[in-house]
Amino acid sequence: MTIEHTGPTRHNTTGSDIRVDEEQQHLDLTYARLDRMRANTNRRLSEALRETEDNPQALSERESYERLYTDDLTKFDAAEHNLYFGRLDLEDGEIRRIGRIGILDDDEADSTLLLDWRAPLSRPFYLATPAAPESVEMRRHIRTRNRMVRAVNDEYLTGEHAVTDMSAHGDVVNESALVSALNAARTGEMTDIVETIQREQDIIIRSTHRGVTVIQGGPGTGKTAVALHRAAYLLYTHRDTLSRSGILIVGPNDDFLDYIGQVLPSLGESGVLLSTVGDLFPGVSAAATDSRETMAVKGDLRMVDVVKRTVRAYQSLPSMPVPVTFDTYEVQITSQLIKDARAKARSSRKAHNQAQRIFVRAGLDGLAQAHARTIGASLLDGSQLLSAGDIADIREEMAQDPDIRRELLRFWPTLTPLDVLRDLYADPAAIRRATPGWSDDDRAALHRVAAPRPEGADFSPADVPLLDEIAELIGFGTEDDEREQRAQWRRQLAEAQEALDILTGSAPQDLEDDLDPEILMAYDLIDAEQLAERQTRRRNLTTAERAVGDRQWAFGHVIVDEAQELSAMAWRMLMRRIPNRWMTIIGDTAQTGDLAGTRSWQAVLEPYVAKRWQLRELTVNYRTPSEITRYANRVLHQINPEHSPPTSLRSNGIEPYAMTAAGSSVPSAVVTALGGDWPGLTAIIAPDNQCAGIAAELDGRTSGGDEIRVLTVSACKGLEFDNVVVVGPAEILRQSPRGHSDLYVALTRATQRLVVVYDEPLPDELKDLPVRND
Ligand SMILES: Nc1ncnc2c1ncn2[C@@H]1O[C@H](COP(=O)(O)OP(=O)(O)OP(=O)(O)O)[C@@H](O)[C@H]1O
Repeated sequence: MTIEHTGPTRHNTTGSDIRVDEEQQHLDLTYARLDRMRANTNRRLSEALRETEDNPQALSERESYERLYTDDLTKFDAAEHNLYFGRLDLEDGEIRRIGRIGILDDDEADSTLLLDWRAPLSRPFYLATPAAPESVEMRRHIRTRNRMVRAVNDEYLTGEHAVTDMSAHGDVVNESALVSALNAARTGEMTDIVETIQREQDIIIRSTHRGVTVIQGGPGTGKTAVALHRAAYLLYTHRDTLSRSGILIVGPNDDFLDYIGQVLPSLGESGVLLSTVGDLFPGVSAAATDSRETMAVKGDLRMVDVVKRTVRAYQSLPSMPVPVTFDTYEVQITSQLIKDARAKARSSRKAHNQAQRIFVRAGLDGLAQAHARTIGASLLDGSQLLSAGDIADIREEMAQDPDIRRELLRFWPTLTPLDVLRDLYADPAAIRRATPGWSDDDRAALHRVAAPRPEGADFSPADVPLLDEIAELIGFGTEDDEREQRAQWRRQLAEAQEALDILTGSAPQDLEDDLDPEILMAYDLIDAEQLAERQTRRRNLTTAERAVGDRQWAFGHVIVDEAQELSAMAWRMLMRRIPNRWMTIIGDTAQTGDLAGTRSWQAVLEPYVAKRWQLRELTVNYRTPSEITRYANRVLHQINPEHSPPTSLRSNGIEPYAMTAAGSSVPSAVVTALGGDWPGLTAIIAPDNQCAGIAAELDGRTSGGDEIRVLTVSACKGLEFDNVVVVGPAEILRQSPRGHSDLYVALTRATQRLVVVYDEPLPDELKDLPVRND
C-alpha cells in the first residue's frame, strides 16, 4: 500500500502515519456498524417474508416493510464503496466525519459515526475556503479502497498551518482529490462527485428556491453532475413529499441516460424516473427518426393550432341529411341538427371525448323532437299532440338504438391521439386544411406515406409532444382510462373466480363429504374479490413505475438536462407534468443543435412563469484541458461573442493536432489517425453522413480493449471520452444552420486528447492547429 499525505504528519513508534491509523480505526468502527445494520435489516426482511397473515391489510403492510427493508439494503450496498471520505476539524475542537450515508452508533449515546454528505452540518466540507473558513480549522480528505485507508490529505484553513499561498484556483476545495478524479480514465459511465463537489456547484445542489432555477454553464462545468446530486439532495431533504410524487429527470437520448444511469443508485437513490421526452407518453416508444427540418416544424408552437384544427375537423357536419329508421319511420339527421348538438358540446368546454356524451344527448333531443313533429303534429293547426313525457320516451328509445347512435357518432367520433396524428400525417388534404398560410415545404415536412402500425413504434421523439397535446384536447387518459381500469378489474375478478372454481372443482370428492375443519382450503379462506385485490397489490409499484404509466402524473420536482434542445412543444408537454413549477433546468444555449431548440431561457420560460425564475451559472470546466478549450473557445465566440467561456481547471500538456485525409478516403484516414493504442475510451465524432462509412472501416476495432465509438454530434451530447477524433469540421459546420454549436459540442467531449481529421480546408477557428501526418 502506498500512503499519500499532505499537511503536518505525525508518526507513531512503528513509523506509520498516526492520521492514517486514526482514520483506519474510525473506518473499522463504521464498517462494523454498517455490517450490523445490514444483518439486522436482513433478519427483519426474512421475518416479514415469513409472515403468513393473508388479509389484505396484513399483505399491504408486509409489502411496505418488504420495500422499506429492500431499499435500506440497496442503500447500504451503494454506500459500501468509499463510505467515509471527509472530516472537518472545527476551531472549537468539534470533529465531524462525512460519508455517503449518515450512520449512528448503537451505543448508549447514539453517537454519530458518519454524517450524510447532504446533512446541513456537512456543508462546510464543500464550502469552506481559507478566505471564508466557516469555523473550519482543517479539512481532511480520506481516500479508501476495500475498507482500507489509502491516503489522507489535510488542508488547513485557519491557524498556524493555514494555506496562505492559495492555488491558481483559489476557490477550489479538496484540490488534490479533485485533480485525481478529473485525471482518472473514463469508464463510459458517469460517476458521482460527492467527495469533491465544488462551492458553486454546492450552492445549486442545495438551493432552497421553490420555483424554476436555470443552470447555465459551458461544456464540462458539471451541469449534469449537479443535476443528479440535486435530485439526491432533494430526496434527502424532502423525502416525505418527493417519495410520493417523484422526481423526473429528462435527458436528450437513451445513450445519455445509460451514461448517467448509475450515479443516483451509487448515491443510494433508486426512485427517480429518468426519461427522454420521446418516452414520456405511455404506450409509445418513439423509435422513428425525423429530418432536422421536420423536427423543427413539429417542435414549433404553430403546431398548437394545427392540432386544434385537426381535432375540430372530426366534429364535422353532414353534407346531405342522413336518413335513419326509427319505429318504421324515416328520421333525418340534418346538418342543422348536428350543428346545434355540436354547439352545445363545444360550449361545455370539455375535452372532445368527454364532450361526446353531451353531443349525443343533444343530437337525440333534436331527433326525438323531429320525429315528434312528424308523427305528433295536429293536422288541423300543426300543434304538437304528444306530451313532453311521450317525447322523452321516444328519446329514450332512440338512445337504445345502436344504428342511431352509430350515425350520430360519425360526426363526433371517439378519438385516440395515435390515430389522430397518423391520419393527419397520411393525408395531404388534411394537412393543408390544418395549416392555413404555411409554406409547401413546411407542409411537406409533416406528410408521410402511411406507415405500418406496430403499436406505438411509428412515432418519433418530436411526435410525442404532439400526441400529448392531442391527448389534452380529447381528454385521453382521463375518464377513459378509469373506465378501462374498471374493465380490467372486472376481467381480473372473473379470472380470479375462474381460478377458484377450478380449485373447488378439483377438490378431492371424499373431502367434500367428510371435510376436516382443520384442513384449510384456499376456497374457504378467500373469495374472488380478495384474490383479485391481492393480485393488484402484489404489483407493488414504485413511484417511478406508477408515474411512467400515467400521462397525468404530477411530479414533485422535474430536472431537465440538455434543456436547450427541447422544442417549444416539448416544453408545453413537460410543464403539464409539473403543475407546481418546481424545476431545475440545466443547459447551455451555446450548445443548441436542434433547430427547434432554444437560444434564450427567457423566451422559453416566459409563457409559464413570466419572469419568476432564477439563473445560476457554472463557470469552471472540469472536463476539457486548456490545450483543447483554446480552440473550442474561438468557436464559442462565433456563436455568441458575449458568451464568456468557462475556465479550464487543468492543463495536461497534450496538444491537439490535425491530420489531413488528402490522398486517402476519410474512413481510412480516421483509422490512420487512431495510431497506436491511446489509454482510455476513444470516440470518433463525424458528420451524420460519414458515420456509417467510418464504422465499417473500423470493423469492430478496439482501443485498449474498449470499443471505439462512432457518433454523430447529436448522439454525443452530454457524453465524454478520454480521446476524441473530430472528423470533417467544415462539413459539421455546413450540415446545419446551427453548425457552430455542433462543432463546439464535438470539440469539447475530450478529457485528454483531441485529433481533427479533415479533407477540405479547416475552418478559421482551427486553422492554426499543428498538422501531423505520420
Ligand atoms: N466537483 C467535481 N468533482 C469531480 N468531477 C467533477 C466535478 N464537477 C464535474 N466533474 C466532472 O466533470 C465532467 C463534466 O461534468 P458534466 O458532464 O456534468 O458537465 P456538463 O456541464 O453537463 O457538460 P456538457 O454541457 O458537455 O454536457 C464529468 O466527468 C464530471 O464527473
